[in-house]
Amino acid sequence: WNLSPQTLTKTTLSFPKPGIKFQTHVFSSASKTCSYTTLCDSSMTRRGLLFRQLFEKESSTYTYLLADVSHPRKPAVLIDPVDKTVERDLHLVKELGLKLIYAMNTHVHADHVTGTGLLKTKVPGMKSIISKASNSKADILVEAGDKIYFGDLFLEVRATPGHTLGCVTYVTGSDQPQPRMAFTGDALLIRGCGRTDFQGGSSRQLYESVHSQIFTLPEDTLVYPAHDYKGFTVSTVGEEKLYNPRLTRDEETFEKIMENLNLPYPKMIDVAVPANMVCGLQDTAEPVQAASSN
Ligand SMILES: N[C@@H](CCC(=O)N[C@@H](CSS)C(=O)NCC(=O)O)C(=O)O
Repeated sequence: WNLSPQTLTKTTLSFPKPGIKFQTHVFSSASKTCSYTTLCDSSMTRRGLLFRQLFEKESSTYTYLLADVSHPRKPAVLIDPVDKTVERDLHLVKELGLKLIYAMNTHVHADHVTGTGLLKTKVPGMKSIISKASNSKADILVEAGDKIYFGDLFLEVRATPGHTLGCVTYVTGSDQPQPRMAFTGDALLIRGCGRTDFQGGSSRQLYESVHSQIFTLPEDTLVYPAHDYKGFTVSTVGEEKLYNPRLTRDEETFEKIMENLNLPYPKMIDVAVPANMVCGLQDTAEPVQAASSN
């Protein structure tokens, strides 16, 4: 079999019922055709977990929508919403019949304004979430080990500082739909990682965070970052442990790589950071310490 890329075609099918999409990959050579079918990774429902990956193109930011659709109220959370795409996200939430209960940030973003504050003005009762270590305002301030429940599903909080002081990774539970999913913010990007040259960043700390908190997850854990600049959508822990050009190196080499990135500052940093310290634009009640720790 000579399976050249030119002979690869993809067909997206809705089967066996609407809302659950499979992608059929068809390979053909001169004399033979074969195919295999996979779940599309940007939109899936697995045993009650509805998942959507959404993109904001100006800042190349991913927002993630998760909901427990087995629960009668279909409670949902948005991870890293962007102010510019709040209307799109809310329209989707409404179309899918979900109840948005939390809008959460992985960290204080420097390149765009979070949609969290705007969402609060539009969704009565919805709570904002950020880490306590970010020193920012939100309704709920989370710490490592906290569990954020939506219906019967939850996201566990892992502290992954290094890109910023208060970065966290949200991970689906070990007893929840498999494989697990890690929403890594800017700590771990696909074949990259967040820069460490402002907002309390530290390459030493980032190296330790990724190795101890993300690379220790099962190899098939799906990695969903807050950004991608190259067109990637998802990776796995196993893949990043093998192929990440920065984090597969020893710590000293990693620090040198990070020192020499020479990236220009994000264009919106002076606007975005102060706004995001108060979750976009919001007037919150006194924050509570954690979501639900059980
Ligand atoms: N050009 C963009 C900012 C690009 C950038 O600096 N991205 C950050 C994450 S957002 S603070 C980053 O950590 N990048 C790492 C990398 O290796 O690219 C803009 O002006 O907004």
